[in-house]
Amino acid sequence: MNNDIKEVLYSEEQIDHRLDELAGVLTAKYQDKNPLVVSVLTGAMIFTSDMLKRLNFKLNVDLVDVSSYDGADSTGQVKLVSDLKSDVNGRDVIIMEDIIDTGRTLKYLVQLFKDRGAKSVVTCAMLDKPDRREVEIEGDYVGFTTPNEFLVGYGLDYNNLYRNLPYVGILKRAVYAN
Ligand SMILES: O=P(O)(O)OC[C@H]1O[C@H](OP(=O)(O)OP(=O)(O)O)[C@H](O)[C@@H]1O
Ligand code: HPA
Repeated sequence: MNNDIKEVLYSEEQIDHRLDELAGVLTAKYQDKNPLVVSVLTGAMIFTSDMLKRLNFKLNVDLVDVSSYDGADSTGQVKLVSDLKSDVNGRDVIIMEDIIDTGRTLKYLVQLFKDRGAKSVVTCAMLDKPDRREVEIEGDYVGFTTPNEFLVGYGLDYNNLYRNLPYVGILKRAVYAN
């Protein structure tokens, strides 16, 4: 385990198992549809690619890059860094997120895609940290409900580090508190 990690919260095996379950539910729901799967960069990259291999229905993929954190702190401002290539008008959209924390990122994206005329927008998040919620939004499909700790690994970062850890871990407070 990386020295900066206090505890492994979800192991590779636990994540694999939960992704099988989540993908099964989505596959049943979207069997006769052709949704656009939108991955929210950068954090959701690993979750999305691991889920995509398990989703057994016709789909398209696109990427959106939004950012709102400075280190471990939410700036409160969601910035659209890079937009989709696709038109979401009339489409069923599945947003893939790594984590719902304050909820601002997901709320912003759901509203953006609805404003652009999406037929439906659902959210699929690997992690949900409900104790930190600041705006009203719920994940439609959630992998794990987490404690109120700063998490890294499996795509999640602190200052763009630790994304490559194969598990989700709790970052030692000493690393980010000063
Ligand atoms: O619910 P919220 O408080 O909005 O937090 C969740 C968002 O924060 C992180 O992204 P970040 O802005 O750090 O960008 P990144 O994905 O590039 O790391 C994470 O990947 C989510 O997208
Ligand atoms: O716990 C977290 N870890 C990494 N990035 C995040 N963005 C929101 N919450 C988190």
